[in-house]
Amino acid sequence: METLLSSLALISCAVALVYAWRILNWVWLRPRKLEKILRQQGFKGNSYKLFFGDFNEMKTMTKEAKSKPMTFSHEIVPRVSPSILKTVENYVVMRKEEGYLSFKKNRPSVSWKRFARFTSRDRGFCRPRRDGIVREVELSVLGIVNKRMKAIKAGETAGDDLLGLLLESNLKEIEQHGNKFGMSLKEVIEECKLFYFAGQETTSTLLVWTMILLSKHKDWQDRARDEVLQLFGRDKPDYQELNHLKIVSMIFHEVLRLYPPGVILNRITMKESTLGKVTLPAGVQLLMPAVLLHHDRKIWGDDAEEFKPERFSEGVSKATQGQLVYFPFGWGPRICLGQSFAMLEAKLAMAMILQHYSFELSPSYSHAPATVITLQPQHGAHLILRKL
Ligand code: HEM
Repeated sequence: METLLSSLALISCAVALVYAWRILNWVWLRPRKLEKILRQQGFKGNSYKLFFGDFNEMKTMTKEAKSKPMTFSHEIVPRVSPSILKTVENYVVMRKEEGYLSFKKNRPSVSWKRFARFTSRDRGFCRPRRDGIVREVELSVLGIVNKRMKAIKAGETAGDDLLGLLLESNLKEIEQHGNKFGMSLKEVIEECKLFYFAGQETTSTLLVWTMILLSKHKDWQDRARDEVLQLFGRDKPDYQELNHLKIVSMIFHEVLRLYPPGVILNRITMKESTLGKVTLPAGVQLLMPAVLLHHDRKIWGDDAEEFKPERFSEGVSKATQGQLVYFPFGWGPRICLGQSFAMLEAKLAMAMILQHYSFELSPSYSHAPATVITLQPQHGAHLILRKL
């Protein structure tokens, strides 16, 4: 009996030690190891702090930035990404001086091709999970998918919307090639979530900022309306013709530059990876702050903070001089799947609004761009629409 008890005690101690080691490794040893590897390569920044890192400081800065609206200007970075801006100002300059990140003609030394590969999840990167709301959303989508599957199995049509097409093609794939092929229920749910969030929020955000900016820049609103009326008159815009809306396209590009719906793209290295001269161990979170590059005077010139759609008059690559400095739709293999659709949808909506309404900012509008997943006007977009 005594031997049994001491064996049990020994096993319990061993298990407790293993867990203690794991926790120690998770909260302290591993982060410190990552920090050491990054510092050895010239990275600077705050030292690792237990549990929260810089989170509390970031939270305070964001809260402070969001506490009051700003005067109307497009210099939104200090309000939208105060902590990232501070980090870049404090540390990137230093690294540049040390020649670590060499800039040639304002062009980051990392090439397009490398950036594209780097933004690919296929090469071992994935987006950080936001667990909080996942469960609730999944259950809600599961309900919709199950209902539709039931209908399909009962012989009803799948429906001609995206979910119907997805389920129908998936069932065909499984019928033809067996269960190993096709998507699992979990994958179907993930696709639905992705399309909803990726497609809905982003395009509506683009439209909202476009209306705010065209309210402020009435000359561009008039030019856009002239173009729309010339092309379609008062008729319903023709889908094929939407691509001829040049002024509207330029306006959208400029709105997406100044107010990109996704201000920062995230990745986590799942395995050791190289980017330029930098070797990143697994477990490093990378932020690609589109909003900072989009507002950078070194890239766009002294008028970077001005609304000037004419900079896109000869297309995006001319405006960026071939540099990878403008990515409202991401870049590389994971570039937005709905990019063309989004532009078409936004053009259709904008054309119809311009045909029938003129709009201006209400005196109650306060300019307060802030991120709530996407970049939103924090206190709403108070607009006055007048029927034409
Ligand atoms: C103005 C509108 C839009 C903007 C600014 C936008 C922006 C983006 C960005 C920045 C990414 C890449 C995210 C990353 O790399 O982490 C992305 C991915 C994606 N977007 Fe969009 N998006 C828009 C509209 C849409 C629409 C309308 C759809 C669908 C109908 C859509 C579907 C997707 C999908 C499926 C992905 C993931 C692609 C992949 O991971 O392979 N997006 N979008």
